Amino acid sequence: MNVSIIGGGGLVGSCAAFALQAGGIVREIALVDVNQDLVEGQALDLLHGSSLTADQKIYAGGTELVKDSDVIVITAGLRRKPDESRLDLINRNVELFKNILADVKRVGTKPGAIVFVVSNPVDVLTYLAMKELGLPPQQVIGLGTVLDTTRLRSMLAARLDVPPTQVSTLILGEHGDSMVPIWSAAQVGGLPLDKFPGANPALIAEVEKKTRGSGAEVIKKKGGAGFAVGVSIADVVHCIALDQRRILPVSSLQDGAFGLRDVCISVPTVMGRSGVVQHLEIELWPKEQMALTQSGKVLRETVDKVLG
Ligand SMILES: NC(=O)C1=CN([C@@H]2O[C@H](COP(=O)(O)OP(=O)(O)OC[C@H]3O[C@@H](n4cnc5c(N)ncnc54)[C@H](O)[C@@H]3O)[C@@H](O)[C@H]2O)C=CC1
Ligand SMILES: CC(=O)C(=O)O
Repeated sequence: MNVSIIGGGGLVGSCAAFALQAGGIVREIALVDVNQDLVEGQALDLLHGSSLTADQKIYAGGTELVKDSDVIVITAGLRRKPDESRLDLINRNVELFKNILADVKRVGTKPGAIVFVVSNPVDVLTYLAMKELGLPPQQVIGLGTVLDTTRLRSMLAARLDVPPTQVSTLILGEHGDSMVPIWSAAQVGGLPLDKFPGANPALIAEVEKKTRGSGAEVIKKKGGAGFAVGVSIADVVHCIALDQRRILPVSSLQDGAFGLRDVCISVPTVMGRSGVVQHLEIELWPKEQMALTQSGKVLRETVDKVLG
């Protein structure tokens, strides 16, 4: 499995590369960035530790590297400011992103390669990538609400004082202001969250609020998210590499699940070596379904406004 990261010199790209190196599953990690010195420095820094990790090849170079990749991760782009929504970024990131897609198209991709968008606003840019690259929709995904979901699980675990891997909660919808926590399906160690000792509506509301604001909080305090998004990206890449068929809330083109159509948004998605294997639909609480419908509408309207 050969993975390239466009934007690999930046915070998100380099943290993803480090998580992939530590994971030891992928064989080659190629970093691509317009900032040559920075990306060469990141690749060197990773390479220097490689005798202590796994037998991987790690290197930097230009966009031509993506033609040999099984997964092309795109993290290139501008960061939002703390007071800016992810959708506000669209005006600043669309042109830059279109140029990257044109470069990828010019170089060409391997048959079956997966394009994995992380740059924000991720759902809109995933849709743009799917349209511009002309790849089958199952091969184009976005990180979607994978990061929001791990933030929610991790912070809930800390508040309940339980191991984070025992918390099973999910966020669907937009990676943005209209994200939808699915409390109807929340469990801790297989037990319903609402019956779990210590869990109560006030605590749940507090963790939800913190999760919604956590991207902005991290940007304010350290400039941008790195570690959590890095491990989130690696988790999705590993699921693809090992054809694990795990259910992940990645963003992808919808064709009817939860009533969502012609929009890239997060729903429970079975992911494997070929990309999206299946979207799974479950019955939600009516208020969750309404919020998910609204989230799809927000994204559809943005796509119409920006892409025409
Ligand atoms: N989907 C998600 O959950 C998350 C998405 N993000 C998004 O990821 C993106 C990157 O964030 P950071 O890494 O913090 O920013 P950064 O500024 O640290 O890195 C961006 C990198 O992209 C490079 N770049 C710019 N134009 C390029 C081009 N045409 N080709 C190749 N490389 C290019 C820059 O040189 C820079 O190294 C932002 O859009 C941010 O909003 C960040 C965190 C979470
Ligand atoms: C930047 C961003 O999207 C986040 O940290 O959630």
